[in-house]
Amino acid sequence: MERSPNSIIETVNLNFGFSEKEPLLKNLSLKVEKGAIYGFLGPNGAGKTTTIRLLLGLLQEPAPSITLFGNRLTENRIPILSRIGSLIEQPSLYEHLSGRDNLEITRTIRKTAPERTNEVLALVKLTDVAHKKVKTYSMGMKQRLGVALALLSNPDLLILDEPVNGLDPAGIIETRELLLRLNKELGMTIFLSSHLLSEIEKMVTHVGIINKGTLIFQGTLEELKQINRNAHIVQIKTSNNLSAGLLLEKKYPVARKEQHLLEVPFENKEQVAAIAKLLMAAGLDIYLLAVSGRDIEHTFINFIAENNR
Ligand SMILES: Nc1ncnc2c1ncn2[C@@H]1O[C@H](COP(=O)(O)OP(=O)(O)OP(=O)(O)O)[C@@H](O)[C@H]1O
Repeated sequence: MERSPNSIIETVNLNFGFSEKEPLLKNLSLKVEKGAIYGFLGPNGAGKTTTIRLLLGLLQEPAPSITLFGNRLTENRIPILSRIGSLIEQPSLYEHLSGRDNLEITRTIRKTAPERTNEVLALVKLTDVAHKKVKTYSMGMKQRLGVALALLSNPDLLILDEPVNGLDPAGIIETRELLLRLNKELGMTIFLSSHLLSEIEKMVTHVGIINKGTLIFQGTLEELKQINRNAHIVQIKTSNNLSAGLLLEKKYPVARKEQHLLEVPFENKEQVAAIAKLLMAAGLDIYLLAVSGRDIEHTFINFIAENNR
């Protein structure tokens, strides 16, 4: 398969199982382009953490299927991993030490330049509270410190496992703003997992949905939203559904045309009003005009449900 020069993460038919009998990841082909904020979504147990552990070389891929920065992980482990910052679930922090001391410990172990501590503190906006003990930090501040630890090595790619899971709403917003800033200002590519689309919808550019180890959707957030738009339907009953159907299909993609019920997808409330006006102008009595819509979280849940069928 030809590899895109811009792809930062690429897996081609990645398979993995903890036992030979039970495959967990099945032909997983992920593609994350440079500059993307890629949301890796799926219900609990879908295989997100396992995928992330494979990407980070913490689990061994059975056959070489992972390419990072255009190079195979199996053959270029050290140079590749030195370009990645990661955070798996909650950061492990020394609560009785200050934010700065936490960073200093990791910085010393990783042998990065001394000025890096101040730089990452500024990046995550913790400079003013760097001297305070971590146990006094809010959830959002702890998570930002966790991201700061991942940033010490000045990575090109951030891989974060459930970075907003368990955070309060303020913590979610703080983390979101930080990740958006790192992406926009430093051009960092970000791959993050979540089991809730609503928590990451406002920050991701791309989405991959995994269910039972299989990728069931991959595309831009806009593409996912388009599927969602098509999920809005207005149900119609009139005094003459036959003529109503003929009239509507001149302007709309009528999804269902039956004697007793018509269904028309719509994108906004103005279209619903226009449909009602059109029918009334044709002298038809409207007995039912019912709108059924799904929010984007439901589209995601629906994907999973359809895949489970
Ligand atoms: N070391 C292991 N040995 C055996 N099975 C494991 C191991 N780690 C995870 N699993 C199993 O693999 C499946 C997928 O787990 P994984 O953690 O990748 O899912 P996930 O999508 O990240 O979900 P969650 O959000 O619940 O962590 C689960 O059924 C889990 O119990």
